[in-house]
Amino acid sequence: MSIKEIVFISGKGGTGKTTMTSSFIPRFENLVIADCDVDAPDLDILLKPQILTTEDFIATTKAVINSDKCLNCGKCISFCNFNAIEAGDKTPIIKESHCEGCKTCTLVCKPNAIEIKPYKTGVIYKSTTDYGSMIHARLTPGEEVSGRLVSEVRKRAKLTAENNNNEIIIIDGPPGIACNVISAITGSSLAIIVTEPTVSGFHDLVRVNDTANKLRVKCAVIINKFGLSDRYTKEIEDYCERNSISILGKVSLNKEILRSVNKLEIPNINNHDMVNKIKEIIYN
Ligand SMILES: Nc1ncnc2c1ncn2[C@@H]1O[C@H](COP(=O)(O)OP(=O)(O)OP(=O)(O)O)[C@@H](O)[C@H]1O
Ligand code: SF4
Repeated sequence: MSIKEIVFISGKGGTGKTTMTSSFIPRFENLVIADCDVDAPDLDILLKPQILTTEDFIATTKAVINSDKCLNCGKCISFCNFNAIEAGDKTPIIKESHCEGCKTCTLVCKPNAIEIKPYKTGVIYKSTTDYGSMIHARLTPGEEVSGRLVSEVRKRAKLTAENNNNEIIIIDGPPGIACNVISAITGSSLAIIVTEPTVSGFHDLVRVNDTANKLRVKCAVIINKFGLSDRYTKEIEDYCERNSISILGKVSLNKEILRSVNKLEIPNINNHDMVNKIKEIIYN
């Protein structure tokens, strides 16, 4: 049987995507968990994983100046198209956030004082939890290549599932509709859009569903924080009906959920019907 990947996304941040993801994890068996919200991962706060391995994620290269060889002639400064090198007392200084690793500076440096070296942009963890193996990662603050890190997390989650004969991968996706979301949902069995009945919740539901449609990924919706607005609940319901999107269920805005999350515990949401609907979708 092929491995099914279920990814939770939201478009808008703060709709309760991670809270919902966590509440479904204990309802499935034989699973691997992947946290693809690598810019701001917080599923680990609720799952309390025990880290087994930590690995640097190298996605780019940067210039490094060898001070023993550098003559401080300044040629590299004027040739850098990205303004990534500025004058310094003993050698020029590479501004890592600007350097694209293009190698131009290495070509103009007579004493070969510049080397292009691999640069760490994040960390990937393999962990164990009460519910199964977990692959998670953390992007170095300020780095912009989270799509590749997301792909790496998914690749490793799939490999883990294949090695352990796991049937399901539950993915906490990133918010937004940028490349990291595309990396998180491409080729998945089902994208569950966790929305909320607000103007921005509805707006982003449409945007993220459009993105998933372009990638031919099937979507279903959970209306979280139900009770916030009748008007936007109706807008979401009408939109889902028009676009043949299954609404798995509604979860009310309630203090019990907030209390559990504040105690760093997975909230106990009555989502058994939703689980049955998910299984129906992914296995048919
Ligand atoms: N149904 C609910 N009732 C009350 N509070 C809720 C509910 N769902 C989520 N919350 C609270 O809303 C906040 C945001 O939830 P959560 O972190 O799951 O959102 P998110 O969509 O994953 O955010 P991000 O975009 O940052 O990843 C949390 O404090 C959570 O406890
Ligand atoms: S071109 Fe080479 S020698 Fe000249 S300043 Fe740059 S690194 Fe130093």
